[in-house]
Amino acid sequence: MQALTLKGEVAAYGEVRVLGPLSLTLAPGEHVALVGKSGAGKSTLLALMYDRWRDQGAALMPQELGLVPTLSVFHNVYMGRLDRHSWWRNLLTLVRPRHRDIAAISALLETLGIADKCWTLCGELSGGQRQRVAAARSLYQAGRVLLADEPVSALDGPQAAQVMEVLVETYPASVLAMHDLELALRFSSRVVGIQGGEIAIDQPSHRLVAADLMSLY
Ligand SMILES: Nc1ncnc2c1ncn2[C@@H]1O[C@H](COP(=O)(O)OP(=O)(O)OP(=O)(O)O)[C@@H](O)[C@H]1O
Repeated sequence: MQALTLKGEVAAYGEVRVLGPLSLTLAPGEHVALVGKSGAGKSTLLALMYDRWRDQGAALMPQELGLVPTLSVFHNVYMGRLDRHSWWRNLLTLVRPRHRDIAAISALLETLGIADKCWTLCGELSGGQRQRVAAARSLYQAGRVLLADEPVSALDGPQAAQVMEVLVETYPASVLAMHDLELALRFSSRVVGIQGGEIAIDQPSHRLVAADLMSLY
């Protein structure tokens, strides 16, 4: 993977600028934790990254997850690769999924601890289960860099750590917006702290402890 860059980028809602100007380079193999208080601009920055990097293999796991409640877990995860198949194959999968796809998706669900939910409708899942389905869809998409907005916020401690581990081990690079600072430091190689729409901290994770990030809040 080549480095991905943002240069002098700004983002505004109407007339109000909420981000930037901001420059940032994501090197191959880097796993960035994006931290900062609510409203600092993390989601806006992730959306900007996705807009600029989607053609270079970026996958987005948004805060609101974007699952279809009336479709099964299997079909929601399958959607991670919709654009790689022909329309007729996608249509056929809706009615009669292929064994190979079922096996691949079941294996992913297994690593995330929800294998038993493969054929449950997403609308019938708990918040934490839905979040793991969205994680499975991002993993199935298998992009070059994962951009995720609070990917484990609905999970308890051990589950959150398990999902974080799978995400950063599977994706070659990532930028994950996180509120849990201990988890952020544990599963990242670099921390970018956002304050008032600007980068206030940019450090390797091993040089930081959670207390160093409190100035952002
Ligand atoms: N659709 C919108 N219209 C207008 N302003 C918005 C919109 N979305 C976000 N903002 C503003 O942009 C700023 C940055 O919001 P953003 O959602 O990026 O913050 P965040 O750091 O992701 O917050 P959180 O941790 O609560 O998700 C905030 O001041 C917010 O009020």
